[in-house]
Amino acid sequence: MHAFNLQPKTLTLAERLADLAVDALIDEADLSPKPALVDRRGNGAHTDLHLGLMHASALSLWPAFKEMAQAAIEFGEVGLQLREVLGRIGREGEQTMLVTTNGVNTHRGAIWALGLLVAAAALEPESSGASSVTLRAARLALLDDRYAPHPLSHGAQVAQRYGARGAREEAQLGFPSVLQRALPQLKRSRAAGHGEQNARLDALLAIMTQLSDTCVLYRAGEHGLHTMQLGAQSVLDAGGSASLAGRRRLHELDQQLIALNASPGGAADLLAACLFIDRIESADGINQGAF
Ligand SMILES: CC(C)(COP(=O)(O)OP(=O)(O)OC[C@H]1O[C@@H](n2cnc3c(N)ncnc32)[C@H](O[C@H]2O[C@H](COP(=O)(O)OP(=O)(O)OP(=O)(O)O)[C@@H](O)[C@H]2O)[C@@H]1O)[C@@H](O)C(=O)NCCC(=O)NCCS
Ligand SMILES: Nc1ncnc2[nH]cnc12
Repeated sequence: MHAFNLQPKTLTLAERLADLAVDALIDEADLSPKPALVDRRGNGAHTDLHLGLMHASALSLWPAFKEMAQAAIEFGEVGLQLREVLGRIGREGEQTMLVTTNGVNTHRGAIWALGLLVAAAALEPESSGASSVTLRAARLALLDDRYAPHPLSHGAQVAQRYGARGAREEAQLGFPSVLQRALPQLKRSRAAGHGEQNARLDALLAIMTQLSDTCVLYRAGEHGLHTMQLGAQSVLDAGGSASLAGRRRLHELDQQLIALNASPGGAADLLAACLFIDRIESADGINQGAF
């Protein structure tokens, strides 16, 4: 009999998916230099956020992601009952996040996007391709949670003011920013030998070129949104974040967005969603426990 059991613990599917979701959030937070966002260099356009808080917030969400995956495994199919259980767990996760951060909204959009994707991946682990997982997540997002409160959130306010589509619609449409922009850009930049960090920055920029980011709209209006979209496109046109010209444009964009107080928090959440999907897609299948 040994005092310590040195055998590696076999994780359940729900635990592995929760690990991957938290890893994606931490990788997103650490990625630097991100325009106007919290990263290893500093707080971007934020006065109430810092990297340690982003990490603490990400870690606090592990039980919620595990519970969402577990619920999906137990229900076994997309349906209103599962949707409403996910809504309850998501709202409880938001409360845990707020307790951890002392009331600062670090990851509301990420709980939504990753929560749906974790559940979608858990529903059919043998079908973990990006388009299958995002389609199942979209089917969940399209169901109307009868218990969802309808607060006048920042997203709801800019929807009223600008007619903007936000986090809900992004999920209901099957995460087009991830499927059509971030993942292809991530793969292109990797294939061009740009290095993993630059490839991830390019994926974030690809999201920013077209996203109607309700954080940016709320903080900096349509001018802020256009500055974000055009600036991100100009970095990619200049050769992306691995090129010297692209880096210069990225630095300018960072300065411009900070001056406008425009933080692309929605784009950051979708980068985390992209990294999560990239991991489950590239593993040898979720069931094999290859990650
Ligand atoms: C359906 C919900 C997503 C609610 O959506 P709604 O638009 O009504 O709510 P918001 O509170 O505005 O949250 C949406 C968050 O989503 C991110 N986001 C923004 N634009 C997009 C987009 N186009 N596509 C995808 N995601 C997007 C964004 O999150 C990030 O920004 C947060 C900081 O934002 P904000 O609160 O505006 O904070 P600041 O400007 O910094 O505030 P001040 O300093 O000025 O005070 C940050 O947390 C990032 O995460 C938006 O904030 C959904 O949340 C919902 O219904 N949840 C209930 C639970 C549930 O049903 N879950 C289902 C299972 S998972
Ligand atoms: N890195 C980051 N900085 C600011 N807001 C965020 N929301 C999600 N990730 C973020």
